[in-house]
Amino acid sequence: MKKYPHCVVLTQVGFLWELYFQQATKFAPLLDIKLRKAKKDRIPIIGFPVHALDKYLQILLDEGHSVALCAETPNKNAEYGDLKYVRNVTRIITPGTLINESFLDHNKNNFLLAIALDESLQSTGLSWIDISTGEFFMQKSVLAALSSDISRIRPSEILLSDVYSVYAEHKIWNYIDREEYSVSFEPGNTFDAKTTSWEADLKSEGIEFHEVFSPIEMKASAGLFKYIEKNLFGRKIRVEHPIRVNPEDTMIIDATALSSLEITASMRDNRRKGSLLHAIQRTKTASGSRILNRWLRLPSTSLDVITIRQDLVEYFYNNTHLTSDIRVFLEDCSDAQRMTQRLSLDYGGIEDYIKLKRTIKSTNEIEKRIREELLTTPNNSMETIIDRLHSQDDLMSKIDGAFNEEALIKMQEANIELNIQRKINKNKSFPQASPPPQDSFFDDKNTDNWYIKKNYSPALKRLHVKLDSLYSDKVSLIEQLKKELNVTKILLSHTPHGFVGTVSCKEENQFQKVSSLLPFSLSELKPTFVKRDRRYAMYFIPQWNQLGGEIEDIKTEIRKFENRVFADLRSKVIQNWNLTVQNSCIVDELDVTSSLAILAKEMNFVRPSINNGTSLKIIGGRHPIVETSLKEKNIFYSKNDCHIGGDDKERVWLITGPNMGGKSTFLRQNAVISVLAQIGSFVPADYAEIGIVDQIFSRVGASDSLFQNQSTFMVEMIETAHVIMDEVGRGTTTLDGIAISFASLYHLHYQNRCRTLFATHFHELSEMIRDFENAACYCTGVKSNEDGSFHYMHQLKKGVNRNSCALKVAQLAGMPSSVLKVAEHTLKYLEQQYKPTVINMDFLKELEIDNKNDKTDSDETMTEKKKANKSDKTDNDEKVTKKKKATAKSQQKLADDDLSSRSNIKSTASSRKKLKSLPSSLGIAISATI
Ligand SMILES: Nc1ncnc2c1ncn2[C@@H]1O[C@H](COP(=O)(O)OP(=O)(O)OP(=O)(O)O)[C@@H](O)[C@H]1O
Repeated sequence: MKKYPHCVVLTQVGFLWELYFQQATKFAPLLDIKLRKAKKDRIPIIGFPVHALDKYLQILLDEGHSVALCAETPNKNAEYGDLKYVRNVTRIITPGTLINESFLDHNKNNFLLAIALDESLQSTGLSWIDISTGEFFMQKSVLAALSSDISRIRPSEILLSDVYSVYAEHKIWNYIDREEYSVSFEPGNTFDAKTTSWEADLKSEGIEFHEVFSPIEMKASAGLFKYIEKNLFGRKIRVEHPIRVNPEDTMIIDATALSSLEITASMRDNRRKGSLLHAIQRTKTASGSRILNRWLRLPSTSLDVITIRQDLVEYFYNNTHLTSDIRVFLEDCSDAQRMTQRLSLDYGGIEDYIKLKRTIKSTNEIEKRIREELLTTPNNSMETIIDRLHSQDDLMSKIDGAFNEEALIKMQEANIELNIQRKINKNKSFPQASPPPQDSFFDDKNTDNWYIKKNYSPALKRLHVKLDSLYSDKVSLIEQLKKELNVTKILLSHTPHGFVGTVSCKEENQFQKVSSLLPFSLSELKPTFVKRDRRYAMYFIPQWNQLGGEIEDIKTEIRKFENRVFADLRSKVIQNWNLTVQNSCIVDELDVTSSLAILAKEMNFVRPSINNGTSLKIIGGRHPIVETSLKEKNIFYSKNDCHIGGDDKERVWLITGPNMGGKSTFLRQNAVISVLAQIGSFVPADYAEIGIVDQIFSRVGASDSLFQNQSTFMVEMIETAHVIMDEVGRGTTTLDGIAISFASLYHLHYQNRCRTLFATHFHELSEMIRDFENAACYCTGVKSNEDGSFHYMHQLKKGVNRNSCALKVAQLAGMPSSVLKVAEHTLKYLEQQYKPTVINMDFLKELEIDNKNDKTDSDETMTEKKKANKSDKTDNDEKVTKKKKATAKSQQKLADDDLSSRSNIKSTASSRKKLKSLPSSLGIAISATI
């Protein structure tokens, strides 16, 4: 505990894990374990069974603790009088260093992220890894983008140099939410290591680097690997070739947009249900789900990548028989990457080997079936991906030749039995005495569970023949003893007391007779009758002592043999690591694309046309989450068109309409359609043409949840009606709100020049932006029914809607009628007072905003970025550095431009293309205000 002061130390003592001293006292309530005191010295102790380790680990990790495991191992060099076991800390477990723990979520990556900071350039180096799979990434970014970078990676643990741990005022803490993320520290100098272990390992395997990583990225990776090495106590993890995440190649969705678009978690409760991921996921494999999750966080901006994925989706979409066959094969594919990592770290078992074998077999079936289809329906993209599969038949037949699958089934059945037994025992209020030995327990052939096939080799076969013959001798001995002792049943077994015979006696005199016939009885278990069902006694029997010893010797031989086969297969799996990872990535891609084809069929999606232009044309668009939730209630979804960007087209849409009118849904649906299109999916629309979007910034009401069918305002009104009067009409006063909204629109239009959808209740803005070229106003509305009720018109039409219908929504939400009456009255009065102002934009001249200058400035950044873009990735260091500087500069500028700190309406976007009327502007900005 002194050596690992930052850890909770768990010590293994036989079948228990224990905590001592102040840690026992401190954690007893959290772990809900009764504190006891050691008999001799009254030391506080708590403990739990070894099999319950994962349950308690999860509790400790969730509370942000690191755990040091002090495991018990046999003392191999023990001589007479020495301790039989030794205990050493063998691993430190933290949230980011999980390997085989049962609570590891299979649908998500478990990333450990190290961050290095260059104070002078304000740049960051990010290096992150999922130890359970070996996937490894690097990125260079800027400090201002750190919180967005972190939320896209969504690490389970963040690692920093310990210089920041004592420096609470450091600006890095503005970007890291310590409430949300578990943060650990490594000594600062480990980040400065000249060489990193991953580099050396990959080079030693002859893996070449195609990327040149910047010093700041290398620093982060040095800290990362030192930390892993330290926590795993030298165990070697397998690492993939690091992938550089280049902001240029992926759509940037900032932290708030990620959350407000509910990409992977709903805003209401931060859970998967209600998110886009939940609505579209049809994957069959755990690794496929992880890939889909990653694609959604980092949609591609490469036309080639998107087109290939779309081709695959379309192929599966058109060839339905093929798709259903592939989905059946996918069911037999297991998480090969996590399995191989477990096996290479020696945490795996027979189950992993057998699943790996089945995965290879299914991969072969998938390849065969697709090749068959390609003969009649050729397709380049599908052929290219299938050609990338490598044969692993050699590994498959090695595993097949060695492992006995029946042993696995037997093991699984025994585990189920054990768990049932544990549950029964847990529910018993008093601990029960162990029952008398059962027949089946001593049925040796059934009890033995050999993992390696008996005919694996002649040597192993000989050992098993010998064992079988000894078992026959045992049967004869039992028969002989039964006759001699005149009993119907005698069990010969190997217990902690040694080799013993157990006799069940029905009568006292029979027991006396047996006792006199046998040489001597066990001192501890003196043969006595235990009333009712406990009528048995144990004895030493010399013949059995001899035979039992011989049986144990042969069993030990077989076990040693099996261990050698395991070690041999393990090294084979390690040698095959790269092929397994490559094949598994291809299978994952087939899983995701076939699942997207199924989705497209189910939800009537179409293939969007993607290009490098700046137009976003969506005809008959829908929001997949809202549509699904409405369908469950048999409510019809009103489709909407959106056409912004491109030459001579409207670029800013100002959308007004009543509360609950569908403004936010419309904004989000267009962003979601762009995201879906750029992961390669079909989209919920009748037709879609999408100029690649490089960034999405979105601000939609805070506690809104689309799935719950409640609009921003509705949520606020419900809070008002039932709970608190907090933040209603949040943000600011009307005039402040209008000023900030206008400034934002002005900035978006003249500076960012990105495609913008802007929803607002400040209809005054429609007059104020009249002079903006390429800006247009659209609105949703309500229609009153004859009986005084009303219904929403969710379909957008051109124009401005000045009626927010807020009072109707408040009524629906259950606001007391007395309050509503006063509100209605007040509203009428205010409307009479209100005089629309004609705003002359000349007042802005006083500010001397020079759009031309801004334009040149922004163009300059972009020109630099474009220049940097040209630099070949493998080119010399100078070019790479320039590119990075340009990226950093443009990102910094974006961050500076972000109006987020000043209002609830903000938006910005970067640029990519050289169009005259829309200089390099690309991206969707979505804003909403109330
Ligand atoms: N196109 C549509 N078709 C059918 N129903 C829709 C459509 N758009 C939105 N809705 C329904 O209306 C509800 C409210 O939509 P939304 O939150 O987008 O309104 P809003 O105009 O942004 O409201 P507020 O101004 O109060 O924030 C949604 O939860 C959904 O049930």
